[in-house]
Amino acid sequence: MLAQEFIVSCPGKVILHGEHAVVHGKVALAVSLNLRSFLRLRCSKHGKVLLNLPNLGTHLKWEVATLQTLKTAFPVDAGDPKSPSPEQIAALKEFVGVVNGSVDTENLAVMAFLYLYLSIGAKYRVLPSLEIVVWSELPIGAGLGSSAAYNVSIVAALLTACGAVGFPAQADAESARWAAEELHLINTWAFRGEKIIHGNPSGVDNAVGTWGGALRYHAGKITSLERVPELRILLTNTKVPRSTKLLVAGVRDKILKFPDILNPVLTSIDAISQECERLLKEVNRNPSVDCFSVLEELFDINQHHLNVLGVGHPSLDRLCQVTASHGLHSKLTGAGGGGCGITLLRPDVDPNVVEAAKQELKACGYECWETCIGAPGISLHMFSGLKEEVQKVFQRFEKAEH
Ligand SMILES: Nc1ncnc2c1ncn2[C@@H]1O[C@H](COP(=O)(O)OP(=O)(O)OP(=O)(O)O)[C@@H](O)[C@H]1O
Ligand SMILES: C[C@@](O)(CCO)CC(=O)[O-]
Ligand SMILES: [Mg+2]
Repeated sequence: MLAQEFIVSCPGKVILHGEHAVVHGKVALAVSLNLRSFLRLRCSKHGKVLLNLPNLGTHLKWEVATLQTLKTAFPVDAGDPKSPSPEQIAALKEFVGVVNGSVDTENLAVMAFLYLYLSIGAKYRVLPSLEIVVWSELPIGAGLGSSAAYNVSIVAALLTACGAVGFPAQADAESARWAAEELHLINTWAFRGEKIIHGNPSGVDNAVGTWGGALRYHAGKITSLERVPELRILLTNTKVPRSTKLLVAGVRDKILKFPDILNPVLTSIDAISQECERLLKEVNRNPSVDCFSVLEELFDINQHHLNVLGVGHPSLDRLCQVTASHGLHSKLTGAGGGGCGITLLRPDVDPNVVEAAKQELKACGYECWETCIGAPGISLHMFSGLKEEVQKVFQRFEKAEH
């Protein structure tokens, strides 16, 4: 029997090397973050679907019967489409009221949810009546994989509610994970949701959200990096908003315009990822090897390359300059154009240096925090298994809802 209520959580990610190049078939190295998105699903009998997205201030309610009017675009015998079709996107845009032009943050989130609800519903022949709340600790649209955490959470919850994946047996523990083949199914559907939000995603973000840990991602092939040596990272959010979809499209246009100039840059980024992977393996084998000077240089070179691809931003230049003035090395992470940057911290870095850099970054109006990497991927929790601060957040929504 399915639980009537459960919570899933999914980590955000940091790309060490390979963002953008990975969309064009190059290697990326990415790690999960200790910041997560949480989704609470409640099954109900009221014949409605409620979608509550407190990070966006969005509260929506539909009759299941109203959603069924979209069934021409989501026929039950459609097989297993790999991508949202142009007809489905057009039907969803019309349904949420997008006329022409670009789709805003809220409509992207709603379209991704409806796409997944209707496609998974068509595939498993059930459109359940339910209430969903998605709340994230991650900054939204800042390069830390919030869209992937959103899509992976929705998919895991819907597939569990439909019975397409099992209810993890050890669900009474603090958290539980699905079996490998179920995670594969979750990842496959989440990638389709990412296509609604990103246009042309590589799949690296949803892979990290699903599997967690540290991954090498290359043309859809996911390999675990096993242990990553003590990597300390300072994350800085410039708070400059940007859209991954537009940045990815901009890079594609630039490559089409200047193939001979930009393809070698992608090849060089690929070599950086591979060199970084080699160094991380070497440190794993022999922790006394000092690879940090080279890792720092790789950060610097890649940041220059990303600027050449056109995904830099003055706020990121400032971040790099400030940290460099303290002897630290940074690069953007994710799609760039603002959003977040990462700064590599050597294991022996003087804490006063880190503190001074943080203060100066904060004085620029940025937010920064030290992170732990390698958190577990998509997990299922019962309410009592959630950390207290997250329980409180859900309790607050509950009060606001009534
Ligand atoms: N908690 C959430 N609630 C509602 N919508 C969300 C949430 N998290 C992400 N989204 C959706 O994802 C979009 C942001 O995705 P986008 O890919 O642009 O940024 P990102 O995933 O944070 O960064 P990157 O892809 O560079 O890692 C938002 O516009 C919104 O539609
Ligand atoms: C910019 C990009 O490479 C990473 C976004 O986190 C896009 C993608 O891989 O889908
Ligand atoms: Mg994203």
